Amino acid sequence: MRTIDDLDVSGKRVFVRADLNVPLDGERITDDGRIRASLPTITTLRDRGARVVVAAHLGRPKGAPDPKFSLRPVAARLGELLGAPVAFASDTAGESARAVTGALADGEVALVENLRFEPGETSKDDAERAEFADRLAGLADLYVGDGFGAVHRRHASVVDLPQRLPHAVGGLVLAEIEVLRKLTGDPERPYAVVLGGSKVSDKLGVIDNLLGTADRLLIGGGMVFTFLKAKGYEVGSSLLEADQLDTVRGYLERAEKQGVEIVLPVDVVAAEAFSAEAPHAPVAADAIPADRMGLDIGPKSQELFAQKLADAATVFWNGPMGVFELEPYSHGTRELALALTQSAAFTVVGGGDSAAAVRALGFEESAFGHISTGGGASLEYLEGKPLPGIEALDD
Ligand SMILES: Nc1ncnc2c1ncn2[C@@H]1O[C@H](COP(=O)(O)OP(=O)(O)OP(=O)(O)O)[C@@H](O)[C@H]1O
Ligand SMILES: O=C(O)[C@H](O)COP(=O)(O)O
Repeated sequence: MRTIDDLDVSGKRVFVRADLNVPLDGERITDDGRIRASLPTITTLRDRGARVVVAAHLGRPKGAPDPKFSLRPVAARLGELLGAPVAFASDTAGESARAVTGALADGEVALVENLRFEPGETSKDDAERAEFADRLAGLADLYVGDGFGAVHRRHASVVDLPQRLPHAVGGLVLAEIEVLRKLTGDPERPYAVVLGGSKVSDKLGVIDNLLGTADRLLIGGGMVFTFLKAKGYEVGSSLLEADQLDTVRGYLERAEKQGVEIVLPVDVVAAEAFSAEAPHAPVAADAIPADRMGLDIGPKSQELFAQKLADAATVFWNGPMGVFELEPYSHGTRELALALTQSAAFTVVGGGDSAAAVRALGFEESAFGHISTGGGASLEYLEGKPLPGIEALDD
């Protein structure tokens, strides 16, 4: 793969596909980790006289502009961190984007609006993606793939655009792969993987492969309830992927046959509603009341998980153990992070919210082996799957 060093960028418009999918509270960025992680590539390009056109997605808007998911606050934060103005285009590849990117001088930076405001970005239809990629290609002369958190997505800006422009891999993607490579092949054992979060349907599939590599799988967060239901327990109004129950039963059987330990919570914090103020209490995992939803792993599970991680030599963790953004449901995630900082294992935390949680709960980044910007992307890398956004950069 070509790197930025192999490109002659001076005076050229360079399209940087970054992952700036940061958590927001209204217009306030609650964690800017992914913006910071994108700075080295942007700075290198600026220093070398490039006109930098940054593009990224935010959240999951439905292929049309939605002010809730505007990247405008990200442009402001990026400018602060760079110490230089960042011009913001109010569309992604339309009139504003053409004007703003066309007006860039050498060393200047622009950010275009959320890629997912255009239906072509995430379309499964090749022609629709191609049409959008053609318009994006009109904004730049060169392409740099640096959005590690999105390299597992077969999206127009990730896969189709680099086919249209001379391209290179960015430093963030290279750095992430270098660390994650240590977890593929033959990681030091016992190797434990902790899965949580809310993108359950996205991430259940990775378990198939993890059963062949990990010694222990700890399940927390929104993942839990599909497992509990598959074991025959009721889960109230908790997050559930009802159409995945058979798949999960299959995982439980295979895990037993293959000697992989699947560790499920023995208790969960069950609340009357998705709110910090709602009445809530720990209940046994097999006794979740019908009118309650599980929003965190309970105190006994926190102890159990810490115990199961104590002797691990390698740990990969993706997905918060609970709705950590609300204090009453943050304890599971905090205790898990604490257990990792106290273990002698090589620890990797991956994912936008997982990394944000660790920082929000006051842990030092240096207490972990590596904090990756990619959640789903890291998991798919660990599965050994070819990642579309990396293949697209490989000539
Ligand atoms: N029991 C639960 N019910 C509902 N949501 C939950 C539960 N537990 C955790 N979550 C939510 O999961 C979200 C994070 O999940 P997600 O899978 O996106 O993780 P991530 O680390 O951001 O990974 P990625 O980078 O792949 O997005 C958090 O916003 C948290 O509130
Ligand atoms: O948060 C992430 O994992 C990446 O930004 C990818 O987002 P997505 O899961 O919405 O594609």
